[in-house]
Amino acid sequence: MKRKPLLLGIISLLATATIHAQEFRLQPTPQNYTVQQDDSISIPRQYRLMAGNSLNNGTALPLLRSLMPEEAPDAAFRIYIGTKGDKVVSSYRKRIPQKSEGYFLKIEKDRIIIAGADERGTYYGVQTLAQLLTLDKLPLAEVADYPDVPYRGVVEGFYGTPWSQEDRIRQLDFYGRNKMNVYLYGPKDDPYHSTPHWRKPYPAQEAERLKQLVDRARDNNVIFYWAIHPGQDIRWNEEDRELLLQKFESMYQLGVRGFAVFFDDISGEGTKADKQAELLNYIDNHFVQVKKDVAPLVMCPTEYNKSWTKVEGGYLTTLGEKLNKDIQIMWTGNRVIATIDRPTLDFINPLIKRKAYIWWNFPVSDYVRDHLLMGPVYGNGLDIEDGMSAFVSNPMEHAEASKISLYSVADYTWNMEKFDSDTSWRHAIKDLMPLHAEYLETFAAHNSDLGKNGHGFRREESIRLQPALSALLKSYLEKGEIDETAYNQVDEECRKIILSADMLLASGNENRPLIDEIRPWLTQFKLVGEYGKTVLEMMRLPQQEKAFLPGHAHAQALQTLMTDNDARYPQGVKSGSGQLMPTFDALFEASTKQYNQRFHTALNARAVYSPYTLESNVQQLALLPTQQKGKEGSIAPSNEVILWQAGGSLTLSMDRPRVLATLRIDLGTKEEGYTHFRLETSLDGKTWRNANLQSVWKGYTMQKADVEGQKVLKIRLTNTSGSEQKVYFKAFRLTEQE
Ligand SMILES: CC1=[NH+][C@H]2[C@@H](O1)O[C@H](CO)[C@@H](O)[C@@H]2O
Repeated sequence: MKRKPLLLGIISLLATATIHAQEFRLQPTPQNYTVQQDDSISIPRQYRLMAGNSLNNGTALPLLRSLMPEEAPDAAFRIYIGTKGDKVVSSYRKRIPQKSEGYFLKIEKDRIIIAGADERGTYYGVQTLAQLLTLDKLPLAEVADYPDVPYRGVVEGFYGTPWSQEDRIRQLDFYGRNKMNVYLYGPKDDPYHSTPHWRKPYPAQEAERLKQLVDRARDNNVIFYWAIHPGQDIRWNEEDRELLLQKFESMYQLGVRGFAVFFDDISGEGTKADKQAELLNYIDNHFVQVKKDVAPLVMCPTEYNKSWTKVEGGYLTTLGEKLNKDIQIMWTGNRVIATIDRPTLDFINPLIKRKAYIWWNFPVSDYVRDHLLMGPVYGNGLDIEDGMSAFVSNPMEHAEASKISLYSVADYTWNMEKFDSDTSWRHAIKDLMPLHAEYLETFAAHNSDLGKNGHGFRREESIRLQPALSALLKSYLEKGEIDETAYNQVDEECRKIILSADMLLASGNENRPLIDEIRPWLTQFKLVGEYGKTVLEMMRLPQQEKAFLPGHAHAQALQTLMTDNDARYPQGVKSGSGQLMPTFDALFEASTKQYNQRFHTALNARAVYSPYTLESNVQQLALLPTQQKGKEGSIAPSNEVILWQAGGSLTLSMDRPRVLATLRIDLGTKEEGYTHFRLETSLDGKTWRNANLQSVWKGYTMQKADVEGQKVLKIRLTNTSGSEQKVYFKAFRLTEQE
């Protein structure tokens, strides 16, 4: 019957609207928000606008008009909008929070009032109204709101593929909606941001694209900071100083009104604090202060975290004493990757003599590129808003996927004490894919931990399923029994995993950019679900000589499929690595061992296997994971400057003697840098023989060792220079002979 689909359509619309109304929350959580429960008004079709002059060339009015298009001078319903001091909102002056970017919003029967402490505050009031307008009726609400942290947003400061133009446009709109007011452009792999071309202006096409971003940032009331990363090859002379200022001037001509200088991850001359301070003060005095319409200068220090700081060395105190007071100093916390708490700030603020500008290295994944970090934002103090001048997040190279965390960073930095990590995480997911939220939540819940990594930073994963996973494993390993309740929970979750992967892969245009980013992980996630189901079936069959075999073979096939990743992701693709895979692998091994004992067979009982083990007394190398793909083996690279102490060494051990074909090492240093190191191999771990290193090709920092055809059990690299060496750890890769 024709009418049925229409009826169904209306019902589903009403259902969605009802769910929306029930689940509705303002984002970020307002400081004060009251609603008259028993009353609301229909959204007016027409309205008469009474606007303060201060808004004439701002972005609050264009946004308001885009929300409520029908302006009519004789309309009964009125909207009063202005900034403190505008006559049009003078009678509400006392209701406006006396805080930067604060606003007062009130919805009455016949009018709406939006009064900001400043232009951006008024704009935020309109953003809040925009959210209320998504309800089918406008509540009679009153909002008095302001941000806890002055500067809130994102630093695109990661290694790897920089975000695309479309990524950045979507990001800037997202910041506007979520009341983030800062975007720092500083992608490490942009050659015009960093060495070698930081001195050169952008080519015309890139310049035009940056100008578009600057304009889009303005539309969203976001301060666009352009950062420069000159430290690796800067010379402390007038020529380089002028070239840097000319570059800033060229960016100013594109409309940039915020500037930053990053001195992170460099070594050599550029790391000197007094030289850095002299340059930054010069830029402040001769550029920032002269222009008058430029935000305070931001700098990232070389010693940007506590684990790399020797206070007595004086680097930070030199900056604290010498840098002009309005220059902001960034800080990542007690380690490169760390959550921020009161002790963190009590350490750094006195040294730099100002409130730290937090650079939070989450959800950045450039050191664990095989993982997605889709979990909740948690672990930062909820009582530290007064201890920082800013809190900006360094995200993943996957722009859309990063929005789960960024939504919560916006929530956390706007209203810290009311921040609830789990609620915010669930709403972030709904915001990203409202129609597929339950599937995206299943995916995100099991793709949050980083796996073993050089920074030792870990996250919770599969939280709700953990009790069932450990109960199932414990009863099976200790008593050879199946805990039926746990078994059924895990089985049901595997079904949901497979379903979620398929529903997201087939989700069409709801958020195609997101699905394009995470597709390899969705494919992997489905394999994890199938592997789990297969292993669960195996658990019931280790006493059945025939029936066990197909499951075992299928599980091995799935293991192979999970390691043969997409060639575009040479670092691999990991999913469910925190809880699901370790449990499924352990159950695979246990059931296969049971079978082998019962039937005196030798089925392969090893699920995952890495033949390589890394040991090192160099702190920044000790936790690096090793990888094996076929005949290739490697130690994961690091992006940082490694402080390699005299006599420090790194040893890669094999499970058994293996014949090498090639070994390549890249410490990011030229020829003479390698003279400080000795490379050795050993067949028994007792007697060692030198392996010479030579350049792979002229001028490149990669070296190859003459180990072809050598059977080795261990490879060792030692700093024999007698003093600390600062190098990078860009590559340590071997291949075995067929
Ligand atoms: C301040 C800082 N600089 C580096 C460092 O933190 O680690 C981040 C995570 O690897 C990396 O993305 C960033 O470029």
